[in-house]
Amino acid sequence: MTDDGADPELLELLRQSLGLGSTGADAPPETYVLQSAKFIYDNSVDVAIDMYGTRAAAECIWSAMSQRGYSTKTWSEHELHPKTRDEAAVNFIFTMDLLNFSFWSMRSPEERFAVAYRDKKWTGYWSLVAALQRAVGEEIPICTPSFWADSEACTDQSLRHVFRSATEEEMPLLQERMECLREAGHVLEENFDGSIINLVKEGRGSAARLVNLLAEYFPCFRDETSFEGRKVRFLKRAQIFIADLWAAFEGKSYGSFEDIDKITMFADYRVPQMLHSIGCMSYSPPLEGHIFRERKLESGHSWEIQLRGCSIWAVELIRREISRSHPDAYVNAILIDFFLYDAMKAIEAKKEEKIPHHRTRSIWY
Ligand SMILES: Nc1nc2c(c(CN[C@H]3C=C[C@H](O)[C@@H]3O)cn2[C@@H]2O[C@H](COP(=O)(O)O)[C@@H](O)[C@H]2O)c(=O)[nH]1
Repeated sequence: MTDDGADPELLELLRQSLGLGSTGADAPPETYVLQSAKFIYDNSVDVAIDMYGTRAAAECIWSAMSQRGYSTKTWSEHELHPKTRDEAAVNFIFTMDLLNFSFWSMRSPEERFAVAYRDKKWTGYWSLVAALQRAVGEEIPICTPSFWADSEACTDQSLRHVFRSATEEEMPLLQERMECLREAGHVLEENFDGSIINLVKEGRGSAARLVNLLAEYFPCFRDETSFEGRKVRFLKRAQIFIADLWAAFEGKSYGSFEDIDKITMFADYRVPQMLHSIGCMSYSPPLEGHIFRERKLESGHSWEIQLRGCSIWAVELIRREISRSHPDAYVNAILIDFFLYDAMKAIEAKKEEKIPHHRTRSIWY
């Protein structure tokens, strides 16, 4: 969708028929995620963005980010994130974002799925990172595509060991995670000589091109659906993969992307919760009731699509507001998103959540 909502395929056809030529193989392409978000926002009736709340939040966020010195460096400061800037880090980040979805649990904090690593029990997103770090420490080739594609070596049993829990609850969607690994292993073997580095290089320094490559070649990254009769794209894990590379490598080497600012907020279940808590988004009474009662929300439901699309658009409005009120500021949707996610996790740790996050079970986020 372009800003006016035109369909990209139609636009390309028009360009060619008018002899305007296509956008050209070398021009950085569009992912159409932001256009999708605008279309969803324009057609949402159960989720609204509060302009005053967004303006106020922008000022608070910018002020807090400035005081904290929030930057790409913050990414590597996390205890479990890779500290090296080499191919092993690229492989780790790809594996992590291949599986970076759906950690929430209906169990109590004590009973929910957790990974024991470095004398701590890790939950949520960090349970995944801890499981991968633990496997690397046990010299299991968990970040190696040829292992994923080797049905003899990469058995269900071996993967259950990697993702073993410190509680009675097993990792959510464990079977789907195994399928994602095996699918990715075969796709990489068949199209990129089994190399994640080759895949990244195919992006030729464009974030959008690499996002589109992931969506094109890997069904498990193809996070898109239809809303009000139109195709809409979120591409959350494809985008966060690029963002994690950019942050981990501080914009250099494998993290260097000329169009990194085309990456949007990552439509997950944490940041919408934060956007509502800080007054940027509000919900219709039926949707708000559904969320407060912690009812499941089916993947692809209109409410779910509105939550995801409006979250992306709300972060875009926050970004624009910061740029307007602080012209010298360098900020993009990635840093705002990372900041909001970390802030939400801090609130959760203090058990001060104002509203639950929505409960959708899917491999998309
Ligand atoms: N939008 C957005 N979604 C994010 C993250 C991250 C972690 N990113 C790290 C990298 C840099 C940052 O500083 C973070 O430290 C995970 N998620 C998503 O949240 C959900 C997990 O939630 P919970 O179960 O509570 O841990 C799940 O859908 C997961 O995919 C983020 O940053 N942004």
